[in-house]
Amino acid sequence: MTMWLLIRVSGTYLQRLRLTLPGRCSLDHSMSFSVGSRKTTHRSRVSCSLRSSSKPQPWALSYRPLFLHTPTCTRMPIAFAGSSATSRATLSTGAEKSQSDTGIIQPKTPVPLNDVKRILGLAQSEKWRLTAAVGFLAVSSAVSMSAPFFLGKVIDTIYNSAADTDTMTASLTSLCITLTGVFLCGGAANAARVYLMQISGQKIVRNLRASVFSSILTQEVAFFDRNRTGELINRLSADTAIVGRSVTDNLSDGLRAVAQAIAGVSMMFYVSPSLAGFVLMIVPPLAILAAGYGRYLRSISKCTQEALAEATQLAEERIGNLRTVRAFGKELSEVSAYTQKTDEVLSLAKKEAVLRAGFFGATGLSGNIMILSVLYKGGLLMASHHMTVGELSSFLMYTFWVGISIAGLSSFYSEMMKGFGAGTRLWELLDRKPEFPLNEGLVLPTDQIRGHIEFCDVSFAYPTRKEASIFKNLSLVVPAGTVMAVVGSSGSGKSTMVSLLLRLYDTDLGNITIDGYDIRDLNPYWLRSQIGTVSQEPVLFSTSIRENITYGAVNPDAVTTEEIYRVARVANAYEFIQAFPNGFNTVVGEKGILLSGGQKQRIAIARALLKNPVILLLDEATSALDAENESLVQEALERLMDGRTVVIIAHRLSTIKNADAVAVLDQCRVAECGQHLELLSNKDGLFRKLMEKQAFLQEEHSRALG
Ligand SMILES: Nc1ncnc2c1ncn2[C@@H]1O[C@H](COP(=O)(O)OP(=O)(O)OP(=O)(O)O)[C@@H](O)[C@H]1O
Repeated sequence: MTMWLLIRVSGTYLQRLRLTLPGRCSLDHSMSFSVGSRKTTHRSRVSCSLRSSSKPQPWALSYRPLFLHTPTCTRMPIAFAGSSATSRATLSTGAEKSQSDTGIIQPKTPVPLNDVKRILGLAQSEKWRLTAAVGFLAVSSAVSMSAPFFLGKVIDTIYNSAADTDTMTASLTSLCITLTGVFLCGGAANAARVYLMQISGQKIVRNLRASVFSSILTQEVAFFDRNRTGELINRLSADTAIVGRSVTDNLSDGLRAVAQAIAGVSMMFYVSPSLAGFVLMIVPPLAILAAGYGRYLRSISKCTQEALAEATQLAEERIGNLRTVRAFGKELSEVSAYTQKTDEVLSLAKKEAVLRAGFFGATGLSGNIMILSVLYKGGLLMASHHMTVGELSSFLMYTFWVGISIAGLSSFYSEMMKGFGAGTRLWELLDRKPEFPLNEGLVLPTDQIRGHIEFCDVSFAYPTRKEASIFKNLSLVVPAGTVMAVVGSSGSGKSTMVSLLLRLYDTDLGNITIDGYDIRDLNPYWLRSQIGTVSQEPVLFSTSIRENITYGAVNPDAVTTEEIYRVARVANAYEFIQAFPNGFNTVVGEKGILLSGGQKQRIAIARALLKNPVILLLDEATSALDAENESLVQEALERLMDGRTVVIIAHRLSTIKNADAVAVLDQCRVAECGQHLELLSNKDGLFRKLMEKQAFLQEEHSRALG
């Protein structure tokens, strides 16, 4: 018996472990679990013993993290193997399963030093602009920090020469003119810094997005079976923006805060060492508070991003399939499902709000206490003539500056922690190597390719469902230039054969060859360029018809208009395309929504014609069409099939009469293979049974229609 378990959440501090059992399943004895120490909990083992009297079903096991540390939100199917009614298993969570085992992106515990290096490494491409920005930052900070000193001088000038109006006016005027000039320089330097930082930030985000997008697109297809699209898109859009902001704005604000805090403290010691020593006693507790706050914020941020990704995934899927949602009248329930997901984000935001409120309340209070202390102690120093009124004013201003800088530092710290959280999610994606590279391997001279296909003893199970074999020792030969129809009941693996031939997945055992070459030795790009596909639901992109047709060409820009018209005519598409007001420039809408099924297919056929492949895979190409469309598409297909090796996957057995051979899939292998009539003549044969079943169903259908 094989059972499956879905692990929902694993976390560092386990608070609760809940197992939801399907009907008629019981727990053998109470479940035990052990959790390692703080550092090693990602290796923690959860053991349980289960008894099932029913068929295997997905069991949900959920952990609740005690607090917010490294909560990972992944689903991981775990197989229970056993032959009796009771199965025992030890489950490992988190990082113990390597990426190659599961393919699921497992969030790692961030290693701050590495993350710091990687995040800073992103700034490498913009080093000159950023260096200039740091230069301007130094100028503007120097101006800001000198201001209290000179303002103190102004106050002393006013105070000391109060009796002599002329002297005071002259001194005041010259001081104010000088200060205005200095402030102007500071303002200009600050503007330059902001501009340069913005430009660099956008460029870094652009580069990062390109790398992440490229990493996503080059992953093997099985990766997308395991990872959710919405989650990947969230990484591509939101996480890259957060990381980009960390390297530029946050870093520059942080540098400024550090520079100003150091300069401010130095100036405080310069103005009055005793007062400075007294005031700065408050800094260490503040720093400890800031460190703790930043740590918690990082955890919350990572959780928020994950919760947001789930909500995005749901929204994207439902909006993309709005017609289905509408047809079932599920708008309200979908809104409530989405709200539930965003509630998770909200509850995390509440935790963040509590943290922020506590932290900013504490820092505000500390700041005010600092000011009060300065006034109190400074007043005493003034009374004993150890300080002038200007010095006390300067000192107060520096105290403000230092307070603001420390507050800036803590928000810098929290933003950087957010950046590390987002960065960790990006590195996982960027570091992931696809199972096989897209552009390595043999490239054969095109004129030598004949298109002889062989499946030799192929065994295969989808990586996400390793327990369910799709093929076991399947063998099939499709001689070059012939048409092979593949039939079989639903779920027998017809489409899977196409996926294997395109090398979207690798076989577990056995091999597939084209002209004697194992497809694993061939360059995947090249291999796919030799294979054309037309499916029941051809995918068109939201661009013009012209671009959708030229998508099939290696170099779309080199395709001439005459060539496009030619393939459109052969595909019976020219007339209807020209009937649109914008002709070939008509934009077809998302997934080609503005076109009918038959029109989409004829465009897909034109695209395949332009590709001029040696091998053609037709997956249920005409099954969804009405009679008129079908004859147009069929005619176009026949022209496309001419002179190529063709594999047709067909449900309607009447459409494959002209195939050179028919292969019938059953129970993970080719049960029958031969010519149409030959297979029909075998009374006990599977093909004959399928034909009879289909004929019977058709008769029933016609009778029902009257
Ligand atoms: N990406 C996938 N991951 C896991 N299992 C899959 C995946 N795609 C298909 N399967 C499973 O593989 C089996 C064969 O599917 P396949 O689509 O090849 O069948 P088919 O013969 O083309 O079916 P139909 O005629 O209904 O289109 C099915 O049981 C299906 O559930």
